[in-house]
Amino acid sequence: MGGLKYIKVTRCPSGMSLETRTRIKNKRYESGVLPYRDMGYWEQEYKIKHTDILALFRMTPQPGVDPIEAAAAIAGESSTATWTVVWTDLLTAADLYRAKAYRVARVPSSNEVYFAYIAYDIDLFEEGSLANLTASIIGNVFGFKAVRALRLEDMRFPIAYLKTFQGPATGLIVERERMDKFGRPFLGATIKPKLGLSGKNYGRVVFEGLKGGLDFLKDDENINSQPFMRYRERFLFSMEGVNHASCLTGEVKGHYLNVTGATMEDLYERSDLCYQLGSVILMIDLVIGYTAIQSITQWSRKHDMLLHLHRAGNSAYARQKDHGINFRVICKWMRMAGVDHLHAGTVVGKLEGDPYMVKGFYATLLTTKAAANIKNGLFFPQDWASLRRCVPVGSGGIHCGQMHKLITYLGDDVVLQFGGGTIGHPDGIQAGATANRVALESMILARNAGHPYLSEGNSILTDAARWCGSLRTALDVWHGVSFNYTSTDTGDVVESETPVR
Ligand SMILES: O=C(O)[C@H](O)COP(=O)(O)O
Ligand SMILES: [Mg+2]
Repeated sequence: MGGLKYIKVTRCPSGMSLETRTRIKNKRYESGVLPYRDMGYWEQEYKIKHTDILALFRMTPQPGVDPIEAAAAIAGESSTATWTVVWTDLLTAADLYRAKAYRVARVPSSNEVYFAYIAYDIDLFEEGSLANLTASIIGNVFGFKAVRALRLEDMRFPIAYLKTFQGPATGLIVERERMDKFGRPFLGATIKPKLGLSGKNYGRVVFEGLKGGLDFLKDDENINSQPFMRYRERFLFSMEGVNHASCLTGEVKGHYLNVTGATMEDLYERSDLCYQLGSVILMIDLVIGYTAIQSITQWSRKHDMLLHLHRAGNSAYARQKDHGINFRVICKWMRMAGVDHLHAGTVVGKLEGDPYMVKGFYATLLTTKAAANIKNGLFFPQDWASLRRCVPVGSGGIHCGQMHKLITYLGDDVVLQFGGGTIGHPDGIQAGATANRVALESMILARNAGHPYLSEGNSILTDAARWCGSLRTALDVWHGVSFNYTSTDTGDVVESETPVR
């Protein structure tokens, strides 16, 4: 990617003169319809306050709609405005509460898509509530007729606001201490088939995977309490597998028990059983919604349990470039909500994941202070205000033959999860788990000894396989498997600055 330049967004050169501003101020409270920009939702000279919440939208105005008016409309509809001037504005601190679009820039290589930067006063939002934040930021505004498509690309949260969220209760460092795993990625596997196993057979998969060398086994995102295996059976047999494998290996092990259910009462009942059975970790799916997630993060903190979040559902709105919510924003919200694990991409596996974008997601979950980095999609710097680090999870179509690439792209602070890549091993589940553990430890050993492990990855694995039949078989079966497709969600590359006008 060397030599390519990334967008440096500039302030729009047009804006309100003092004279226009005074005229608007006088006109502002006349009854009737005014363009949003004239209602005060566009303020080119706006001085960002360190307590402001900032949002960056990628917007496609309808043909003929002025991009600045569209940006002002987004600011208006996501804060205080409606389509006409209302006299009750006079009864509020409207100047303060109006969100301000302060910058609009054309997206590189497009004549119709723009970035709109908007600042929101902190008092527009209830403390510690994602439901309240999101009802504004991704609310009605996404259905606004004047805008053909809209995507929330990034947000910056001030320390004052972040301090009203709990963040991960356990976080990376304490998870390593509790699990007693250091200096390497955690290793896990998703049980397959996703649906249909009995409790007893399910528990056997948990046992074999953990006994073979994994740290975690995991429920899949769509297993809850179906007729073929109610949740109690799954939890009981899974925990039997965990305890048995821990005794035999002398290692701390876990299985993410998915407590997702139809109601909060179900979630609490299932979480209570996890706790009573002595599980170190439980799991929820993103589809349960922000309020339910925040409730379970509080429950997990109270019960000293790790909380794993599967991002099931995110690609329905996060993947397409022009409309929806960028996954980096979901990463921010979930770190604030306080989950300890979040699926964040593998680069090489079967699911969407441009390397630069995935790097940005991992940085969002793991840094204490992130600098802006357009290449990785981080439009704003973000100080995380001591919120603990959320462990990214790399899962979806990965196998041990990719170990050198996984470590290169994802680093050490990650859970690497191989579902098919454990349970599909021709010699069985234990053999699949052992192959992954040996591949991982050989690669870390080679890296720590100073070998260029990315370029020598295949030979490092082949050497290790001389002493490990399980790894040899796994490499023979999967070495040719790769998922090389063009990414949908990529960064914005430009040759030069592109101000609006
Ligand atoms: O939930 C997941 O991450 C996937 O189901 C993982 O399964 P795979 O490793 O077999 O792709
Ligand atoms: Mg899955």
